[in-house]
Amino acid sequence: MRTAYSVETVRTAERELMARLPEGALMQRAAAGLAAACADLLGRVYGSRVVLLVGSGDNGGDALYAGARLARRGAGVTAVLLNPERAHAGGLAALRRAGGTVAGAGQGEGLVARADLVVDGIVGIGGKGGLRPEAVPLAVAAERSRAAVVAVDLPSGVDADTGEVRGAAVRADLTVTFGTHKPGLLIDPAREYAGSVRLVDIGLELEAVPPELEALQHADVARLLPVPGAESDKYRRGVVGIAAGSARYPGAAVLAVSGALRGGAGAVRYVGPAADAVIARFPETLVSDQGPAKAGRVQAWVVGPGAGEDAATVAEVVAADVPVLIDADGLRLAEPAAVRGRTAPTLMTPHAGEAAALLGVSREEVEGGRLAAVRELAGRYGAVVLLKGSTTLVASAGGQGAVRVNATGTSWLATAGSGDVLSGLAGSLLAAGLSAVDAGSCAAYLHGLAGRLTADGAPVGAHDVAAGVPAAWRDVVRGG
Ligand SMILES: NC(=O)C1=CN([C@@H]2O[C@H](COP(=O)(O)OP(=O)(O)OC[C@H]3O[C@@H](n4cnc5c(N)ncnc54)[C@H](OP(=O)(O)O)[C@@H]3O)[C@@H](O)[C@H]2O)[C@@H](O)CC1
Ligand SMILES: Nc1ncnc2c1ncn2[C@@H]1O[C@H](COP(=O)(O)OP(=O)(O)O)[C@@H](O)[C@H]1O
Ligand SMILES: [K+]
Repeated sequence: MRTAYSVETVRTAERELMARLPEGALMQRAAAGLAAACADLLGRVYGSRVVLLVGSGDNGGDALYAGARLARRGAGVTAVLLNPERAHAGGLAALRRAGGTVAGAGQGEGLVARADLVVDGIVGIGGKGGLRPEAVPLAVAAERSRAAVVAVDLPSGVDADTGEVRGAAVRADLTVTFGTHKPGLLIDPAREYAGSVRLVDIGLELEAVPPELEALQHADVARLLPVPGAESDKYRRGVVGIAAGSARYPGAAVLAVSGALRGGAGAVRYVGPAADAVIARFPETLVSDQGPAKAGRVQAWVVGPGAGEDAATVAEVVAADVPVLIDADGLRLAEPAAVRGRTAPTLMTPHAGEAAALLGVSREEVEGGRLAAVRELAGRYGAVVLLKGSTTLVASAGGQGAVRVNATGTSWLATAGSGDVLSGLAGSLLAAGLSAVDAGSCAAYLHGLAGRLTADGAPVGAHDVAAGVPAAWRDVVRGG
């Protein structure tokens, strides 16, 4: 499991560790890891042109000490100081001793344009608000330059705790982060600014503290996925009910069933007006001409994909005493009080637009502040909420505790109907006995990986993603 901790938690752990170590030791650990990462990226350090963008805090100190290490290995290192009086004094002295030079912010853009490597030490976890105006031209120049850009701890200008980006921020190829991932490094839009992320262990002890974010890895998902035992039969494996589709959107039913058939349940039961289309594509589906309450026993329901205006079916499913996944039209049609009143687990799976409608805010607001939005929805509905999009987040019922973040996806998944596949897949895992948080986060993991493996750099349709789930599952259980 990969974890990310809030700035407040990092600061506390940092204070405890610093009290036990000689002064400056932590910064030296950070700078050593940063310099090693820069050297790896450069390939040849000797003779390379390195420009350090140095703000007024310890983030700039890290950059200066790392710059000194690179200068000792023969790089030509210039520090651009945004605030010369307040630049880290020890770091500046070390850089000068190693033969590095110093320039004012006015020369920064030209230097950046000619650099091989730019090290962004403008601001780290001490940052407040977006990048300040004096730093913006440097961020723009770094983006235009052919130089590789390495961010120190975080890309300057992004919010460490939320992943929000207000205005300009540095776009890095690599972020070297210290002690632990910060939430912003795993959540879009900030994640996109971070490039790839390298974690440097500086000895922070965080195991006893609850993280802000958790990201499942292959081994975690492999442990959670259901495997039929010798005595299993289709009913013991779990039956998932799909109440989806309408005369107008029969395809949503077919796609939700296609996901459900690959999710580990022993049988898929379908209720709704698209039975003919479902059977034509998937003859193994158990179809019923009754409503959900009379369709036969299931261990979990999925309701909503392509449901149109069928509020009665949504209400019937919401009233069921088994785990229920509510998606798409179902999110709009479900009575909030009925959802809050449920005692069996509920998993809601909105995309940003649907989440915005439920919260009464704009889509941009949800996309800009995903973590707050998913927690708020989970709190309001007392349900597990999976917020889809470029980074998928899963919050526990009530919105407290660690939020799961999924990073396996690819933007090729932004294709009509891929959300329907996800809802079937997650519903099937619910029916197989996973908790709503595990079902949602494992489904997002498999769905993202299936999208990545199937697309492999080319466009795919939602049905391709469903067909790719078994390969993703095998990849996960075989350890990648
Ligand atoms: N945690 C750890 O264990 C370790 C942490 N380490 C390192 O320390 C870093 C944290 O250092 P930090 O606390 O000095 O804060 P930092 O990020 O440099 O920023 C504060 C300065 O930036 C300024 N500033 C603020 N907002 C700004 C903006 N939007 N745009 C521009 N400037 C802005 C602000 O100015 P002021 O508000 O005072 O005018 C202040 O001077 C951390 O990220 C890591 O790199 C490692 O060395 C070792 C282990
Ligand atoms: N840019 C992206 N990067 C990664 N995954 C994405 C991206 N855009 C969408 N997805 C994923 O694709 C799926 C789209 O679901 P949804 O928006 O409900 O589409 P639809 O309603 O057409 O089925 C979700 O699983 C979502 O997380
Ligand atoms: K930085």
